Amino acid sequence: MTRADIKERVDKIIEENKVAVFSKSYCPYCMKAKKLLQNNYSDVQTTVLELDTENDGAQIQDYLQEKSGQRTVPNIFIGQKHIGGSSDLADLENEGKLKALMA
Ligand SMILES: N[C@@H](CCC(=O)N[C@@H](CS)C(=O)NCC(=O)O)C(=O)O
Repeated sequence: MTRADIKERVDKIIEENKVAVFSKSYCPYCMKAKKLLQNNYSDVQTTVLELDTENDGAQIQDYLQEKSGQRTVPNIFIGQKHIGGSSDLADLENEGKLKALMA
């Protein structure tokens, strides 16, 4: 896949879903974030892409770094806005701010 293809694919995932989580299946921070979303916001349209099971996972991670300035996973977008990682998501929830972002 070319960089343009990668960009189109990633941007489309972010655009078409309320919540987009770029994850790795073995990553404990990713598991924590996915669990929070599943437990508290299972009704919100969410897509998870496991980069370690994707042929183009490394290129997707490169593009995410370019787009968001963040290389680590999970890399989370809500309502097309870059939220950050697992601790950022948990902070928003603990501060009572996540619900409004999910609406
Ligand atoms: N503070 C971050 C930590 C995330 C983190 O360290 N993720 C690891 C995987 S568990 C990572 O992205 N490592 C680099 C990589 O997989 O390329 C968060 O809360 O999301």
